[in-house]
Amino acid sequence: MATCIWRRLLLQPVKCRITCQRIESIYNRTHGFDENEIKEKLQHFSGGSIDLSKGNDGIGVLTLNNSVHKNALTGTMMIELQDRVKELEDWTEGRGLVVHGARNTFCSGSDLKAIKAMHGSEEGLKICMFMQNTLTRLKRLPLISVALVQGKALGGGAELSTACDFRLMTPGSEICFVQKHMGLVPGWGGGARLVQIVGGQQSLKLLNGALRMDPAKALNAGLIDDILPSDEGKALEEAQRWLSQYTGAPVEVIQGLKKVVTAGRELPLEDALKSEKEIFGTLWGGPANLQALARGSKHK
Ligand SMILES: CCCC(=O)SCCNC(=O)CCNC(=O)[C@H](O)C(C)(C)COP(=O)(O)OP(=O)(O)OC[C@H]1O[C@@H](n2cnc3c(N)ncnc32)[C@H](O)[C@@H]1OP(=O)(O)O
Repeated sequence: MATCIWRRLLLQPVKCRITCQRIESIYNRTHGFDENEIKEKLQHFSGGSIDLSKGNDGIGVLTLNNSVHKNALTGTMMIELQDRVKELEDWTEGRGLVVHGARNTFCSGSDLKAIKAMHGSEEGLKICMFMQNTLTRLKRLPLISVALVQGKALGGGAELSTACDFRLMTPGSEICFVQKHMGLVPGWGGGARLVQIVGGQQSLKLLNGALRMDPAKALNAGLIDDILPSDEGKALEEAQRWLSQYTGAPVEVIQGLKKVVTAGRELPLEDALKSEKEIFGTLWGGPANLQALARGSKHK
């Protein structure tokens, strides 16, 4: 009985988060995690930017911009990434998002300068918590996200790609979890997400072998969803076109569908079912539903 009450209490915030779109972080002060303290440290590792453009069509483009360092994530970029994700959480018109890197490459992971400077200190663990918070919120956004991998996605860059709903690669690109070569394991939640995407067996191969996944291998392993024809210039346009097959419906329907999937991904079955019912209730008899009924559409 007591276990049951605890279970309900523990699950309540997660369910509410998914249904009501109120996003909470995995780690907070109750876990001894002081976000402001780590942000202050991250400020010392500056450079690059994370840019967001939000289209009138409800499709956003998030660009990692640190091309001189192959779009490595500096401390200030980590902070900006969190700010942009918060902005996207508040974007009521958002249906889709393409995450990509500037200048034909995705992301070479964490800034090695920062890793070296914080080597051996507790700060590495705090960055891990900060990035898990941000990437979990990215994955839970009530819109359909796709990582466009051009060039390399290495280490933390490969982990970032798993925080999107879909992954696309262009010819000549590569995804590689190089963490083992750094004497590490994934720390930004990429290990757990990888298992959800490709399963345990494939994850062991990808992580323990630090396999270099070219587009064909990645598609075969189920790591990515498609290979785009262009490697430069046109790839972003192609990714947006690819995404449009999953974003073409009234915004409340697209967001509702994503929330149903997030609940299914994250909650035990009974709680996911209850969450689905609540989301269904927000659409039943709503404008999109009434218009569809008035059209009398057939699904031949
Ligand atoms: C939990 C987080 C785990 C992590 O993310 S650990 C980091 C994992 N990533 C890495 O180890 C990437 C190391 N870099 C590389 O392997 C290569 O630079 C890479 C990405 C294959 C590109 O090779 P090339 O095309 O030959 O270019 P390059 O080596 O001359 O690099 C151009 C400039 O970019 C720099 N760079 C690349 N990756 C970086 C990084 N992660 N942090 C900081 N700087 C980085 C590189 O040092 C070089 O700068 P510079 O021209 O020498 O000043």
